[in-house]
Amino acid sequence: MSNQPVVLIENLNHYFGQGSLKKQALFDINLELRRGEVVILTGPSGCGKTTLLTLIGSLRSPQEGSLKILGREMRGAGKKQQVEIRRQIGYIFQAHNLLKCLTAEQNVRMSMELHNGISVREVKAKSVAMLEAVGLGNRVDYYPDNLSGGQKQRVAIARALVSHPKLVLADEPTAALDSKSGRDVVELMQRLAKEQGCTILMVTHDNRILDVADRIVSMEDGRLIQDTTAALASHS
Ligand SMILES: Nc1ncnc2c1ncn2[C@@H]1O[C@H](COP(=O)(O)OP(=O)(O)OP(=O)(O)O)[C@@H](O)[C@H]1O
Repeated sequence: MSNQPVVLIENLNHYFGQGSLKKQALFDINLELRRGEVVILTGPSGCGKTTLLTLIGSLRSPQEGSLKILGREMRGAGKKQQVEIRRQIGYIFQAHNLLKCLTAEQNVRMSMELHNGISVREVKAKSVAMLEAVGLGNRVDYYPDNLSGGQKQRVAIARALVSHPKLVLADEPTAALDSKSGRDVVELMQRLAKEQGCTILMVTHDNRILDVADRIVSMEDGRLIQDTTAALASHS
């Protein structure tokens, strides 16, 4: 069970539009993500990275081929199964998507209230502990407007990781940050992922952070063109 890949994609194709407007966005994707790996997905604008990320995140339905998340086939899965899988995934997006009317702690707590069986007090304690882990123990009661870009992104990381997901998907998590804050944010993600044993798949154009990855997967025109372990990449 523990050797089962977190994500297993086989011969995946994806199309947008219909009839004469139908356009293929992904071509024969094969990809396996293993437990605890930090994988960076890179490639030029429009090559299909976000499409692939949203398919893996169960935010759209696979049309052709096979996509298994945590051992479960998502092609043909119903809404209920999609929602169940989404609960096991942490999402971090470029625009952090914090709710302005909630404090840092409430934003983090919100993601956990979807899960049953824990008391409010427990949920609150976990949120505060997670904010401490991302270095925001002294900003727990701050509203997003009073936090810097890097701090907001760290709240988003705390929110994504607080329920210990097995998989974290991040779309350009450093895009809105200066290089120092961007670096801090990805190093933090990498450290927490290693501590929690979760897999991270991160889309980025930011060449300065490629070294945090265990593997770099490159896409072009809807196809995976390269899959390199970071150790090999640094020698090439
Ligand atoms: N909802 C949609 N309807 C039609 N075409 C789409 C849709 N979403 C994406 N596409 C097309 O699919 C292709 C892949 O887009 P995608 O957003 O996955 O690329 P990307 O690599 O994430 O780009 P970027 O780095 O600019 O975000 C593009 O040609 C895009 O125009």
